[in-house]
Amino acid sequence: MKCYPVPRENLVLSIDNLKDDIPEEYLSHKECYENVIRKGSVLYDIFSELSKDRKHKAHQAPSNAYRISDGIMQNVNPFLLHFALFVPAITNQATPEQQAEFLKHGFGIIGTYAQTELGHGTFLRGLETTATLDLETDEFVLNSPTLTSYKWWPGGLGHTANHCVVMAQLYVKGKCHGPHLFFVQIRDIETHEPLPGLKLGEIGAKMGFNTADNGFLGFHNFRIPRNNMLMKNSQVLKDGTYVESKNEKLTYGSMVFVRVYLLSDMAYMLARAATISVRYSAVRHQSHIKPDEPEVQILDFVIQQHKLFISIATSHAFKICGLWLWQTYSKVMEDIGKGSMDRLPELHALSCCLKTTSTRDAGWLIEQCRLACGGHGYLMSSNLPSLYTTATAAITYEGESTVLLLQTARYLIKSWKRAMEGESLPATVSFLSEYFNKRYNKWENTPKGIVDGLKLVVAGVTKMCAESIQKHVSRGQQYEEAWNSSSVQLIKASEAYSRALLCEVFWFEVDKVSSTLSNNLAVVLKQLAELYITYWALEKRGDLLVYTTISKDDLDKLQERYEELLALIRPNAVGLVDSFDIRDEILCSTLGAYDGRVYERMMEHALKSPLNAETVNQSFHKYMKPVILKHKI
Ligand SMILES: CCCCCCCCCCCCCCCCCCCCC/C=C/C(=O)SCCNC(=O)CCNC(=O)[C@H](O)C(C)(C)COP(=O)(O)OP(=O)(O)OC[C@H]1O[C@@H](n2cnc3c(N)ncnc32)[C@H](O)[C@@H]1OP(=O)(O)O
Ligand SMILES: Cc1cc2nc3c(=O)[nH]c(=O)nc-3n(C[C@H](O)[C@H](O)[C@H](O)COP(=O)(O)OP(=O)(O)OC[C@H]3O[C@@H](n4cnc5c(N)ncnc54)[C@H](O)[C@@H]3O)c2cc1C
Repeated sequence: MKCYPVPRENLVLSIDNLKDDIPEEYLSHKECYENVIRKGSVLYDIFSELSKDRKHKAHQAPSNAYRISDGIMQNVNPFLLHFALFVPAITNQATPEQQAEFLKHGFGIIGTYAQTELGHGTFLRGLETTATLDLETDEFVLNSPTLTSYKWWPGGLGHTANHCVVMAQLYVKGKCHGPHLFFVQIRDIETHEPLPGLKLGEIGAKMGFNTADNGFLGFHNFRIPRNNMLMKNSQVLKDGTYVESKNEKLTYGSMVFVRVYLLSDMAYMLARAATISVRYSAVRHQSHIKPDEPEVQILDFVIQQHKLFISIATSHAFKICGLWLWQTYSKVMEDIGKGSMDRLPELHALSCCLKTTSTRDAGWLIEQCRLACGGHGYLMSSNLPSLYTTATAAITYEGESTVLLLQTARYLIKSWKRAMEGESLPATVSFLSEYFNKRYNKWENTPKGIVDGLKLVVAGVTKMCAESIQKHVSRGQQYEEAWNSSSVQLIKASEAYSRALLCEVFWFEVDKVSSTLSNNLAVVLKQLAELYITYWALEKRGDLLVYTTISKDDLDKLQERYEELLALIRPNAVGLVDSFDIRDEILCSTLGAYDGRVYERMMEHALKSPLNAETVNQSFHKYMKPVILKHKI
């Protein structure tokens, strides 16, 4: 993966015309877009200049550089798809010669990834856009045969991108070879007008992501050179010979990249929400704990700690697991480069369930942070509403959560069958063999004991799914029908697997490095990891009671330990969110600024409302006054 140099925050944040005079929430839909293009173009220019000076580092671990742009934009960057999917798709799926050709203009072109259609997003084999080889002209002819085949949703497609990578059904000599990727120019570089044979536009206002410029694209006999099919994995030769890929699913590789990346991305989204809500909870005084004492910081309410500290811990869990998953991704990509695809199914399964859990958790935890700030959390100026709508979009994009969990369940069932046949399993699912062979321990009230217990839940639910499928088949259902009949439990197995993975990786990665950290830091990180694991043991106590030897007494002790951890973390809570080191200009929050001047910032922001430009709005005289006077008694 090409990574773009991290522009020093000071450099970016010092640029005057990147600041907004009027808060974005007071701009129109069109003004919002024009404003982010203005700012994004400055950022794009910086990235272009920076990238000329430094070598791209391939396979660099995820960083949140591009989230600087979120702070500047205070919303989604319409150029993001260029970096998130367009360039990675070309570098992952095109030959070296094609990469040199398609990317020769560097930042001179702006791309997106056009896969989803009006009629299909999940079922890629059902996509309707066609790319038909014309042998005589050595071209592909792209068509959108139906309204439902129009590309619909790609970010930046409406008015920003001038190129895209298009997923279309490949037709050669009358035969369909399934979805393949094609490099397509869609707008004139000079005039930015849509090229002839294309219908382009944006899809309209959304609950968030409103500056992402999600668009639609229809093809009418649109011609591209044969060489514009990305041909690293499969090829179409000049004579029309189709050379198939060693693994047809390699075409889906770009989605795996973003799914892997999203874990780190959600860590950052949560870090911002936790910073805002914890700092605000330290500033806000409300009500009493002891009747004869002054009003307390709301952060002193244990239930407020219960609402917020899990977000601090989860941000670290996702950051640490995100790096672990990135290392797995990099290793699998390296193996594929050497011709071995053995671990691709495991990577696909891991990325599906971890992407789903991280995006879902980020959504409800950010909402929990908002709610914990009372009415002021509902202000756009708190930035919590925008963080919520941006994070929750990720539950759907890059693979809808239900669908991806079923993909992981497919892998768990296959692994269970292999365990039953005595085959050795990858480390990430080897516990299934131990469970099958009844090699597991009694419950222990320790972090490792909890992790082992959560794994027993996965094994128990997976076994139950396998038996459910078998039961439906024995009653005459086809396997696919039996799969569908068991899907509620299959989802449960994947969710349990994802949670066990997060707890295991978080705890053991922290435990592994703790000896290299200062004692204080090691203690605090371990407290966060133990809080995370204990929180989820208590949340999943029902499953633990069914599938492990945990007792009511063990659970009572866990609850007690959990509350101890809240009290231990309380003195460090503000320091912990300060250590996320997110600058005010990127946090964009009246509630979460470092100086704690919440009320002054709220009033300053309120006065920027256009409505406050005058004491009496014209609508009084135009509309209200006539009615008041008419009905005046
Ligand atoms: C100006 C400055 C700007 C700043 C600069 C920034 C620089 C920084 C750069 C880094 C940026 C990183 C960005 C991260 C943030 C992200 C922001 C993104 C914004 C939004 C973008 C959204 C994009 C999209 O949504 S793209 C569309 C996504 N769509 C999907 O995911 C579709 C989901 N559907 C599927 O994946 C499949 O159809 C599936 C899996 C549901 C079903 O597949 P199927 O063909 O029906 O097959 P099935 O029978 O189920 O499975 C067969 C077989 O194949 C295996 N399989 C399936 N998929 C994969 C896969 N992807 N990889 C590997 N294997 C796969 C499956 O396991 C089965 O195997 P077997 O069991 O062995 O048969
Ligand atoms: C903010 C945002 C940005 C996006 N950006 C892009 C982009 O840049 N490029 C791009 O190509 N796409 C993009 N997308 C589209 C996104 O990838 C799709 O929305 C997503 O893949 C889901 O497809 P769909 O919306 O067609 O839902 P469908 O596939 O129609 O699914 C709808 C619902 O049906 C159910 N369902 C579907 N299939 C199954 C199944 N097999 N088993 C059980 N239940 C099922 C699920 O409940 C699912 O939620 C974006 C979407 C959003 C919201």
